[in-house]
Amino acid sequence: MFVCKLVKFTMVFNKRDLAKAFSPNKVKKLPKKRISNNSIKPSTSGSPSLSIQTESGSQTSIKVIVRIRPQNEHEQQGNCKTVLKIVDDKMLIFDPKEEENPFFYHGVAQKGRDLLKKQNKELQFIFDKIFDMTSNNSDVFEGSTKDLICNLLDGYNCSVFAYGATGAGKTHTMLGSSNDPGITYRTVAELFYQIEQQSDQREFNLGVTYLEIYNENVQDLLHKSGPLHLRDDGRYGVIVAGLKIIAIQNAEELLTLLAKGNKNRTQHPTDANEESSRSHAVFQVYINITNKMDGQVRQVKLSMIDLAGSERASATGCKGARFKEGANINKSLLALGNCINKLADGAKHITYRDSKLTRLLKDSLGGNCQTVMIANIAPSSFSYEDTYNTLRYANRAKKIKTHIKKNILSCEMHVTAYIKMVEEQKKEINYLKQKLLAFENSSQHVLPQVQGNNINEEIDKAALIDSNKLIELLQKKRILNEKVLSLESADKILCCRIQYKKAADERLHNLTAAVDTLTLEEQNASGKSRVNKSLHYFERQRDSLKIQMEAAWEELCSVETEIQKLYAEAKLKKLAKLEDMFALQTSEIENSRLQQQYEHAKKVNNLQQCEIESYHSMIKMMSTTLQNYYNMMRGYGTMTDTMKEEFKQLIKLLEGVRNIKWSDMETTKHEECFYNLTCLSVPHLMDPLNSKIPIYVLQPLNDQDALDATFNTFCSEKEVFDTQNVTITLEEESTMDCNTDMKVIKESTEEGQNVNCIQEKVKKRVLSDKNNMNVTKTPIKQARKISPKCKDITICTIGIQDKENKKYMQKPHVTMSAKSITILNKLKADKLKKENLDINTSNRGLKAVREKERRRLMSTHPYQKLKEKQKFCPVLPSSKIP
Ligand SMILES: Nc1ncnc2c1ncn2[C@@H]1O[C@H](COP(=O)(O)OP(=O)(O)OP(=O)(O)O)[C@@H](O)[C@H]1O
Repeated sequence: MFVCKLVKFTMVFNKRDLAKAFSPNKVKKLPKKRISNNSIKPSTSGSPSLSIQTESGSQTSIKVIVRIRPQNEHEQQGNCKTVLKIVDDKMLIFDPKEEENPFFYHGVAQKGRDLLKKQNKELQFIFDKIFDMTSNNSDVFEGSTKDLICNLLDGYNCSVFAYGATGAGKTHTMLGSSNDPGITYRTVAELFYQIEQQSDQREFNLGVTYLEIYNENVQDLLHKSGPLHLRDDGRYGVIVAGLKIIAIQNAEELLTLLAKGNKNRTQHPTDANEESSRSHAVFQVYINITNKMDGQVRQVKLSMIDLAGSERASATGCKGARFKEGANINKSLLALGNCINKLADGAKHITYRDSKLTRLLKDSLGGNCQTVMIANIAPSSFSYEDTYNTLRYANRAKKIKTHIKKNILSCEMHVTAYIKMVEEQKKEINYLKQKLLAFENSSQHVLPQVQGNNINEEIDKAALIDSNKLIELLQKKRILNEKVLSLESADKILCCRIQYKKAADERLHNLTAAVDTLTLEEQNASGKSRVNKSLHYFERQRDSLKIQMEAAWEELCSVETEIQKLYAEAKLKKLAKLEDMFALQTSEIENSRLQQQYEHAKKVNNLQQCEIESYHSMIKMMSTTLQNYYNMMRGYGTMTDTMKEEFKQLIKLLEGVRNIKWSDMETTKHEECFYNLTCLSVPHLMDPLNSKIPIYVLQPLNDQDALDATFNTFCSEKEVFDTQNVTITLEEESTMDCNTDMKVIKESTEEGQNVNCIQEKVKKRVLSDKNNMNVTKTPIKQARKISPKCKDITICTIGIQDKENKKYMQKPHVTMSAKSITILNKLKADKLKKENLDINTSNRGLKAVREKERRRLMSTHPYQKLKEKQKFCPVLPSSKIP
């Protein structure tokens, strides 16, 4: 009973549903034409383009290929006629019109046709490629899947499937025989060939799976497993849960697995085919492609599907289990036919879930995949219906469009991946270096043979030893160069830090000295002692660097001497190759030097950026504090004109007004200093024998040191202590007050006082006054610009009377402001007190200055003005500076 029902059920599929799936109203019948061999031209209309677009996110059609198998024995014996006429490699005619034999009646050819004879369909089909009976698997591979490999390795998913009725030659096309391997074998072989070609730039990881759908059950053909389940995955599409991917290294492994899978595949003989495949087989190759240069990863999949053939129970003669198999095969093919029809019509909802086959082929048919369909057909009238259905099926499939895009996983790798990559590249670099060295050595071996006619063997051997030694020495030189430069860089960085620390120390000193309420302990706690500690630490570090540097420099010089000696000898022997090698090594050394220079400049720059940032925050805070003090003083009426002027100057500075810098001015000391700190002694290392050891002499940063340096430059010890010979003169435009002050000093020196002490203090004061320390190179105009109100005076050492010391007469000048002179005056007065001298004379000048200043202050004192107006309105500390 059950079998009967099943028969009925399956018959419905075979006859009606299959016919429905390819119903004539869905396939446009081509207008019948009288077609002859000559009249038919390959038509391009309606023919899908052969070239597959490879741009990411582009649309492409399924490539449809038709393969016609030769007639088998059974067909030949049955004397079946052919129902196919191949026009060219793209066009065929199904059921072509036969040549008419005219019907004669009473010796006259009749016009009407033979009504007893069935009319021919004469359907014209155009496909991407048609392979006739004479084609072998190699031809099919060349015309179908060979082009797919490039696209696959470019990052696109690809699939190829063979469709056709039972016995039409699907398995023959896909798997083939040992004499004529199928396209699966050929595609895989080509894939491995192309992988081999690209292995320099990319890394490939391959894995394969092989499964069959038998009676609507999915089974792993490479491992014994029960029925597997299909799952929908958001990222990978439909996946088979529990299907094992086997990693493979080469084509042989893959073919072994393929053979193993084929053995496990369900095959049974039927009337139509002695080795009929009773299941759909899906062979998939997964490839992970990693670009060695940028680490980009692509994950692609190649699917090769050998479908079971649609069958008519009458043709196959299947009963029982075979019949049930046939019914399931037809059911899944029917679902496939429906999907193809809907996809070709552009329907939105595609019924992939109707069968496991369509679920698995979802990607190949309507997803992100480049697909090739091979429609296998038999030529004889015996398979008339099957061939007709297959051709219509294939014709519909041409219309299916798939959206393809490259499967690029991610360019962003985990940091460990980068580390691994760098390590691998390092290894490769080392390997290549060794290879290069070996090559260079071997070229030296070859050298004696080339010049064997001219130089005797002993000389050759000596030359070879020399060249090896020279290479060794050059490598040593390179290492020493790197060491010297890294020591120099460390030393210069320390110098930078010392300078910044000293500047900080000076700032602290000025500030804590100004706060007279601070005790010595408090001053120390304020950071001064910490700064000093750091300075000592830096100095100790510099000392140790200097020792290392001296040792390295000495070694470098001895290596350089040896190199030059050997190179001169090689030149004499005219060893051209040796010279080339020398040039190569030297350029490498130069490269590494420049690299180090670049790294050092970056470090110094970073350090300077940090310092600038800290200055910014300092200035910001100081301005706030200063603003509060300004408001308070103004409110209490204690603000003097000079202070106001100073505030204005400060605001100008904050506004970004800069001093004029003349184009012909030389770079300032600070710029020079920074330049020296930023640059390493790269040029020195080119010729270390004639260069100084690159130990940096730290330039004095603060004014105290600068003045000391200046004084020490132009004053001999004798001059410093020979107070009789030191005079201080005024420049022509100096103010009256300053003139008086200077006269006092002059007088006191003339009186034979020891001004050494005063001179020292002058030095200190002058340099704490930042505007005034200018060597004679600075134009006077500029000095005025900086300090417009202060008329500068110049201290010159032109008063040296001793004739023997006349050489010291033309010494550079040091200019200082009137304010400095005022303080100098005060210092002088203190000194005089100590020496128990009559200070009345000197105080007279001092008093005059003070009195004048007091009067000026009183006249401009805001409190004074307020008194006049009888009005007082204190300004709140929070208000802004006007
Ligand atoms: N192009 C061809 N040249 C020579 N022989 C062929 C060709 N195609 C098919 N054959 C032969 O025809 C027979 C049936 O072919 P094959 O098994 O490949 O059919 P099939 O479509 O896979 O059938 P099924 O769906 O039942 O598995 C085989 O013996 C095969 O060797």
